[in-house]
Amino acid sequence: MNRYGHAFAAWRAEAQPDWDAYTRHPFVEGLRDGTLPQSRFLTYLVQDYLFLKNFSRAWALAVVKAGDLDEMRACSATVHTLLDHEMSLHVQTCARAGMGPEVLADAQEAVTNIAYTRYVLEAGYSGDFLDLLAALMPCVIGYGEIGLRLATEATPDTPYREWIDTYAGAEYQAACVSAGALLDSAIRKRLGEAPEKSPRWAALSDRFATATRLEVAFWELGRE
Ligand SMILES: Cc1ncc(C[n+]2csc(CCO)c2C)c(N)n1
Repeated sequence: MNRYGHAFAAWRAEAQPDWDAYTRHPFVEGLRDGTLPQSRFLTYLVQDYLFLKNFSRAWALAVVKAGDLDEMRACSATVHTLLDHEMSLHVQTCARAGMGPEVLADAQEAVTNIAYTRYVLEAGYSGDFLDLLAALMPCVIGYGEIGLRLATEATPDTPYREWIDTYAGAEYQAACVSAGALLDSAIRKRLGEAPEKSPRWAALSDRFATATRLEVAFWELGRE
């Protein structure tokens, strides 16, 4: 168990090499020491804006797939945060770099971006609430872990301090803890107290690992 819960800790351990490739990717290290070129960061931000749009849809699908009101509330709060806070942060950062809303509106989705968001949505369409949550978790909690590490390890003058502070901040960390708790509670309700013994465990862990590999590819899309 870590700060983000039991299932997350178990799946993270099962996906360890991919997890490290995601959270310690050269792109992340470039944010940490400030060597990431601004042009690559902006390419990432525009793609991430498109990503979040589809990711909001995936959390909305989680409202549909949820089993009770508490699960519905948790997922619907995430939809709200994404649409009204997270995405506006991207819009503001792009505007400061001279890219207006028309740049975001006209941007073409990179194929790795399509692969990732459609994989997550498909997990929800063809699977149940747990399939969808397993595909959603690497994204949410991975950034929390990256933010916490970079908050202490980043060079003091990195130009990416605002990005780091967003994900290291108390508000985002609380969202990650809630997401981990939602996952553990959803698993307990459906698979019981020894979920690792469930015949579904391996497939769920595999979904988590696949989404983690898609995060690795996402860092690389500035190089496509
Ligand atoms: C590729 C990519 N992966 C993860 C995140 C982080 N993230 C995705 S959704 C969300 C809010 C809660 O679900 C956060 C912080 C991102 N922005 N882009």
